[in-house]
Order: sequence, then C-alpha cells, then structure tokens
Amino acid sequence: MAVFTPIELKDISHWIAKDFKIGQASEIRGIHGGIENSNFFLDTMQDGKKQEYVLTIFERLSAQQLPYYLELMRHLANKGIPVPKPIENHKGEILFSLKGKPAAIVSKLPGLSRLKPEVKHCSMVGEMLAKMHLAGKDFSKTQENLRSLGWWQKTIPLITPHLNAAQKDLLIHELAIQEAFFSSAAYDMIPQGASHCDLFRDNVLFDPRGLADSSQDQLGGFFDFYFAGTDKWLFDLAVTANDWCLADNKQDLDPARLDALMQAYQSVRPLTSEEQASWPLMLRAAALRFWVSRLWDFYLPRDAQMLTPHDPTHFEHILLSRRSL
Ligand SMILES: Nc1ncnc2c1ncn2[C@@H]1O[C@H](COP(=O)(O)OP(=O)(O)O)[C@@H](O)[C@H]1O
Ligand SMILES: N[C@@H](CCOP(=O)(O)O)C(=O)O
Repeated sequence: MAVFTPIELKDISHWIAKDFKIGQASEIRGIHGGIENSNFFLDTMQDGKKQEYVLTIFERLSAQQLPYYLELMRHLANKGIPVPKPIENHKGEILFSLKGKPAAIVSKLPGLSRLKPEVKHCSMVGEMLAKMHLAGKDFSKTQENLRSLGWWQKTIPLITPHLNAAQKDLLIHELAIQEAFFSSAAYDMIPQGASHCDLFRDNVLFDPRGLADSSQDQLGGFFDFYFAGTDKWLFDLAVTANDWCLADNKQDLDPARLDALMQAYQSVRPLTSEEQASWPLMLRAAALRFWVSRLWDFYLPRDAQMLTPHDPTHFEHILLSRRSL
C-alpha cells in the first residue's frame, strides 16, 4: 500500500467498540508496500488477548464494485481456501464508510512473503490457485476484471505521449494482437470464473513454521483480492507465472519454476486443449496488463504518503521476452 488517507486510533476506537465483536482497538499502523489502497494493521484486545486485523480504505474502487471482492473472500474463506475473511459488524455488514471512503476490516493472515521463491513455493502456489478457481465455481456474483482489455484500450492513449517510439510501437502492436486474441473463437472457449488477477509474490504469505530457512514453509494464504474479477482462469495462471517463475535475468521464464507451477496447478485442474494452445498469448496479455498499469501509475501518479511506484520497465522486458517465445 501507501497511505492516501491517514487514520489514527482515535478515529476508529469508538466505532470498533460499538459496531463489532472484536474487542477494543489498541493500535493502528500504516503498512508499507502495495500501491492501490490505504492499508493498516489494526490490533485489538479481546478477552485479554491481542487480535490482529487489516483495515483497508479503498481509494479507487467504489462501494458498488466492492461487494464482489469482499463476498468473494468470504466465499473462498468459507470453503477452506486460506484468504482473509471480512469481519462483520453487528448487522452482518462487511463494507463500511470511513472518512467518506469505503472501508473493510479483514483477518490478518499469518506468515511472510517469499520474494525469491524456490520450486516448491511455485508448486504450493499452483496447487492452491487451481483449488481457488474450483472453489469459486459456485460463487454467485460476477464482475469483470476492471484492468482487462477495455481498460488497456482506454489507458494506452494516455501514456503513449510519455514513451519513446520503440515503446509506443511495442504497446500499440501488442494491443492489436490482444484485441484479435480476445475476439477469437479459441479465447471464447477458455474456461473462466472468479480470478485473483494479481497473484504476485507480495500477495502470498508462507507460514515459516518457526524455522529460519524456507524448507519447511507452508502456504499461509493469498490476499489483496482488489484486482479480482470474473476472468479466464488461464489469465490468472499467466499473471502468476510471469511473477513467480522468473529466471535469474528477471525476465525470461525459469523452466524448473514454471514446470512446478504448471504441474501442481494441473494436478488439480488440467488445462483444456484451447488453454494449452492459448498459453503463449495469455502470457503476453498478462505482461501487457502490468506494463500498462505500471506506466499509468508512473506517469500519472496520485498523492500519497509511503507510495513507492513499481518499475514499468520490468514488464516491458517481460513482454519482449514472452513475444520472443
Ligand atoms: N489480510 C492480510 N494479512 C496479512 N497481511 C496483509 C493482509 N492484507 C495486507 N497485508 C499486508 O499489507 C501489505 C499491503 O497490502 P496490499 O493488499 O498489497 O496493498 P494494496 O491494497 O495497496 O495493493 C501487504 O504487503 C501485506 O504485508
Ligand atoms: N502487483 C501489481 C500492482 C499491484 O501492486 P500491490 O503491491 O498493490 O499488489 C504490480 O506489481 O504492478
């Protein structure tokens, strides 16, 4: 995150005590990392025990869009997928208003991110991603991925004035390829459902089981569902592969990590023939998605405390690498 909307303990103490069954708020701390929302670790004291939550103030998403994400998390958590569970108030509501903006409180997951994943981390993530896709099959709400083709088409003209000729050509050419892919019969046949769409290494936690080395790591959970949407499951897998399965040069795919991710995913949900055929183009779609959003954040930034924009060049290189496959 970043903190776009500062919150202090005095702003929420009375509200927490009055509206929830989570005890008394005892501490609130702004969280570094992340770029979309204002996030805080919120501690409470309940029956003499410290409880930990995450309070999020949504900076871009509207109160109309948010029920999809929060209900999805509740649905998945109820099905045993390790994701943050939204906390209800006395009326059973999970979406609130704080400082005039939508807000939610969710459970804090255990663990830490592994930013240098080994093969076994890719494997755990692949398996849980496929389980999550299947667990979302009977989720009744649908909402498009708000960072998909329509958003790329709208956003690319805003960022091209900032780019050099080669970058502009690359962006415009790849957009045309993706427009053709998205309107193809093969694309139409790829299965879809609730997808995370941003399952980067920093959105997954591992429970280190008390050991300093990572060999005993267990999956702690997936979080940050605020880019989720009803999308092709293969897109979700491609987003994941582009971040988790990088070789040492940080742009090409590492065969061992990729193989681990794909094998584990397919041990739960084998890919259809259309998905297999579409994989190279889907990897490119996933690279384009994040190149565009990082360029947008970089050239059209918002005011915030603690905001560190992500490097757009990283995804330019990834896109070039996937195009050469
Ligand atoms: N439910 C959660 N459990 C544990 N840590 C969390 C949780 N939600 C967020 N965090 C922490 O907050 C940081 C920023 O959250 P993130 O969702 O990535 O921000 P943003 O909403 O801006 O994308 C994460 O890197 C993680 O450390
Ligand atoms: N994962 C995306 C953008 C969102 O970042 P997050 O840290 O808020 O999850 C990227 O790396 O560009």
